Amino acid sequence: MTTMESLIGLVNRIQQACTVLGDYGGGDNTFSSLWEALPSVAVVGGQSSGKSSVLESIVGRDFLPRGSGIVTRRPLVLQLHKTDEGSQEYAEFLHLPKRRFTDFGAVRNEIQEETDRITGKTKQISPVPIHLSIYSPNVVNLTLIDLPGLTKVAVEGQPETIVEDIETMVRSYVEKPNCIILAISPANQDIATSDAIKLAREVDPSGDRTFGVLTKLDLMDKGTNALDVLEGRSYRLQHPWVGIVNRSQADINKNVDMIVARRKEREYFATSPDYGHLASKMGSEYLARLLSQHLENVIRSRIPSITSLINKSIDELESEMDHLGRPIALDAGAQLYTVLEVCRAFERIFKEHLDGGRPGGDRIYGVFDNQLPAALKKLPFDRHLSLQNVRRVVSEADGYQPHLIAPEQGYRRLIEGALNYFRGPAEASVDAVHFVLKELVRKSIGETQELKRFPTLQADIAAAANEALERFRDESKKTVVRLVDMESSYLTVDFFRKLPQEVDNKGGNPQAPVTDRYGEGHFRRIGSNVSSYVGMVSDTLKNTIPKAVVFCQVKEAKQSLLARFYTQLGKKEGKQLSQMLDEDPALMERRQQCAKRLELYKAARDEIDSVSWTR
Ligand SMILES: Nc1nc2c(ncn2[C@@H]2O[C@H](COP(=O)(O)OP(=O)(O)OP(=O)(O)O)[C@@H](O)[C@H]2O)c(=O)[nH]1
Repeated sequence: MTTMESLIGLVNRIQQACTVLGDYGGGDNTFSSLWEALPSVAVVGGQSSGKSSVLESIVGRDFLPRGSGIVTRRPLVLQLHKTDEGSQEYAEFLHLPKRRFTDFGAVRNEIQEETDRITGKTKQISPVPIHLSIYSPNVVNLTLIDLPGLTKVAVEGQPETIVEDIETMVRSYVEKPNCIILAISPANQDIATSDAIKLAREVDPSGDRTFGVLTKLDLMDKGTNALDVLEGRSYRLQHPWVGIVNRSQADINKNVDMIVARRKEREYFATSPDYGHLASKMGSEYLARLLSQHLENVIRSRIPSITSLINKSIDELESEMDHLGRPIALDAGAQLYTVLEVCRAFERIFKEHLDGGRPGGDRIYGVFDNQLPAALKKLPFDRHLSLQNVRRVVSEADGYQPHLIAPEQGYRRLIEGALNYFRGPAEASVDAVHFVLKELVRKSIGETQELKRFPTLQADIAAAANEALERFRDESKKTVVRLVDMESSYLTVDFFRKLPQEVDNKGGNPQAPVTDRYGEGHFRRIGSNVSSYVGMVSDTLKNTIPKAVVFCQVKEAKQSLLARFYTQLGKKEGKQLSQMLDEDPALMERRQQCAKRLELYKAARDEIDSVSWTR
């Protein structure tokens, strides 16, 4: 069977884990809060309403700081654990796990000091809770959260905004649907003006989760009583009101023992002419039992929804962690492995762009199929082989003595001059393909999911790939220029062997006067012969330039884009590798938060599982 202790203790343990991992009410969180899903009892009351007295009475000990001004400046999560009769009472703080406090005066000091540790001496308030566990035979199992008292004016050096700040913080607790509100109001004040009831009415209008507590019944004017409130006529709540008589200031000054005070309170109700009929349902001990029972019931009813929240959150966090990438190991071997994995992922994507599957590779074919032929077509051969130019080149080549039979030198010069023009389109093809490849590198880097988290490695890979592409471009340029140079270094003899016959076939007359040899027709013929030779070379280069470009650039990029990078990588030390895997700090932070959260939810799931086993 699930015991009361195991259920309330379960929530205690989960709450502690929440605080350790930074999930607490009022905290600024981007995650769904587990804390908020846990049922808790928050104690709310105006200044001097008797809040501290009620808590101390429930515990049966003096342990809360007292003083003027706002003393409670951080939420105090007070976890009460009932121990066996006769065992020693002690207290423990979550922030001092190894220290057992048996002196409750020291507990009071520690609360004060721990409050100042976060808020400084500025008297500011902070939402970070202090967790205090009290183990005692005189308590019931119960967890209460003591919040700063609602106040109307700031006093002695407290910031002006404190009134509003306190209300905001208290509200952030009590507005959560899983919060049980313990609203403390003094009986010697009109209930309609009670700060606690005002706030409770706002956040819980149906009064479903509000427990009304009326203190200072003994201080009411003679002849008046609080029966209208206690019997629910003044302000109706779903749960019955509980009347309390705490120690008076005089009792406190006299150090009246809490256990004695409890007894006095019992006697007060038992002998009261006004409240005698309600005696069994009044007093701080009854209040503690009532709350404990209620809290346990609420927790029991919420366990299934808490479990499903936990499971859902674990799933979400795990998928987010997958998306963010798992943390990188610290040893050099694992880091090298990670770098290589990421590089391979990049290379895979880059190859897909070239081979098909991803767009972009087709633009290389576009260079060969459109740009290169168009550029070849545009070369200014018309101008180069104009009658005027042919005449000039041939004459200049002949020197002082014109050629006798065929202008060999003239032909050579004209052809060489024409072939030189091919360098331009050849180099332009190399550049065009280079830019396509560069663009594909850029795209592939963007598309490599694994790289997203490593901006440094991203830059390193981009630099290495671009450096490699530059090398391939240089090599490719040398090769295509060489192709062009090869064409000029040895002309196709066959072509010229056929020429005289062609001239004859076209009706050349051997008997024609010699002067005709140097006439217009002669030079036009030379121009047209050179033009058809150049056309033949152009056709050849149209085929061989793409082959050279693919061989030197595309194939190399596919095979060894990162080859040099890999060689350098092998020489790197652990420190350099971890610099490469230097992640975006925002991402690291998010992963850390997710990991912490995941740890919390898993711990909570284990806690719940362990309770279910005892059922
Ligand atoms: N006679 C009598 N005095 C009470 C009762 N409850 C509280 N007091 C006195 O009222 C004063 C304020 O009580 P606290 O318990 O300190 O009230 P609080 O709401 O915690 O006050 P702050 O922490 O200052 O906001 C103290 O002097 C208490 O002795 C009560 O039921 N009867």
